[in-house]
Amino acid sequence: MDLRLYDTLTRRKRAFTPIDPSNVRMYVCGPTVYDFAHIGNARPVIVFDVLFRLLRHLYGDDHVTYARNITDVDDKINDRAARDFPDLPLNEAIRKVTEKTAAQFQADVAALGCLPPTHQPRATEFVLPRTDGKTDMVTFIKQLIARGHAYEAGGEVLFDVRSMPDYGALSGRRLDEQKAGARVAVDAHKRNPADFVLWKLSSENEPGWDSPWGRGRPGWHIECSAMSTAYLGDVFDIHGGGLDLIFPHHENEIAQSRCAHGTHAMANYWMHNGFLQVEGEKMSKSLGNFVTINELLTTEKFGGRKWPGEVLRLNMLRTHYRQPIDWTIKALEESETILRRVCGRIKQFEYARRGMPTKERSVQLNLPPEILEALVDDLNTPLMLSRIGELSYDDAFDHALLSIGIDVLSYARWLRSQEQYASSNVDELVVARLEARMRKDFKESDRIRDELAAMGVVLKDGKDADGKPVTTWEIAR
Ligand SMILES: Nc1ncnc2c1ncn2[C@@H]1O[C@H](COP(=O)(O)OP(=O)(O)OP(=O)(O)O)[C@@H](O)[C@H]1O
Ligand SMILES: [Zn+2]
Repeated sequence: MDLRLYDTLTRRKRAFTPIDPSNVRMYVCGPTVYDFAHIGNARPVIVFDVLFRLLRHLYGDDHVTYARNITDVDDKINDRAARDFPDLPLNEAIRKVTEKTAAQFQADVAALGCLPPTHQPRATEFVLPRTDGKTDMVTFIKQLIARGHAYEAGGEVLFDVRSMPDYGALSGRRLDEQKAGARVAVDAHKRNPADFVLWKLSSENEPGWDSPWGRGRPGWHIECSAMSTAYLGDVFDIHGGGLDLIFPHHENEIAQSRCAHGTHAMANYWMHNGFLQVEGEKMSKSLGNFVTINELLTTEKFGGRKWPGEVLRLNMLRTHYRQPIDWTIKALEESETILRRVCGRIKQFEYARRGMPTKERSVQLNLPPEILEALVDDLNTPLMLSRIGELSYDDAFDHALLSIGIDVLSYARWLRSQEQYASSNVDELVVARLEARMRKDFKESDRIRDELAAMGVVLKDGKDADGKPVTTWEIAR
């Protein structure tokens, strides 16, 4: 089945042909690690995890390389380090901030059911030439200067946008339309107002590395060009990120990589997810309208309760990745109901399978064509979900959901967590409720029933052969 992806650069949906099907290569811009990631930041992580899983399904698990960087050099990090650890030397303070934040990010996105990428390089490890010879930023910048695409001025090394005739193709901004002083600050030392920083000098209390241009630090865009080259080569298949990265970040990555390598492309498909919004506005740290992934998972800040990672993930995938999503409590509640209903059915089928002869049980279950068809059409997850809803309660339905190999909706994780509470907590609560009923404490027995209902557990009261009351339970469908 042919994969088709919307490409921002050519502005159309195109059939996907990898450069090398035995090694399909994808790069996605990762987090700047100075603070908790908000749920808007989780959108590209989830969307490109779906694509990673799909590519692994289509080309084989060992034939996809996915690199996502960690930006651990940035002025926001320096400010945070100075604020949070004023008594430590700056380098140590920076290390504390970035290590803690990066670990938190990994834990948060794992709870959202995302696989770790193949490589997660940290920018600070790619500033200076490396012993393993992988591409680094200083060598990259030297190459740009040598090829006549960059120059040193005013304590900076700048990329010369005029040296690239088709600069601006991704965002559709032509250089002659970019008025000086409009959005780009005009610095006297720049040949063109749109020239951007590759390297800048650091003061004593800023992090810095010794380079041919003095002790300084890299600009943001250069790190992605260097690290994508290091792991994926000069030209690779897919490059992704959120819409806000198209300009200037991705535009400038393209300029750097193509000019350093002398190629016609940096990546063959450019994919961008739409914004996650709150009341029609982009969720963003600067606007202060954000809720972190961690708050949703572990606190009652949003809607007065915690939300399982699988519910957050499903909620994200109910909207097509290029459309805006409004993040609301109501949508999360609906997503939880959908997840419960579907997983209740898978669970029943799983129990039935346990009773099957081993031979039948081990039959490889494939993703049904109607599900795969939706996914390969530019990751149409809403269509996939509506098709899952339409499948009748028969083997086809169960096969669809048991295709854990791809597990776009993180069912496997959800079911595992359900199994865990099923074996311990639920049985205890059921017994406690029965005891409360026996002593006619109906207030308590109702309370426990409601608690179980909130966990998606439905009770059935009956009598055993001797006429004694018994309660059985199942996961709500
Ligand atoms: N509201 C959002 N919806 C979807 N994607 C987003 C949103 N906000 C950020 N992203 C994406 O998250 C990734 C990390 O971005 P970045 O680290 O620049 O975020 P940020 O600086 O924290 O954003 P902001 O300051 O605007 O909140 C990028 O791919 C970016 O496009
Ligand atoms: Zn990037």
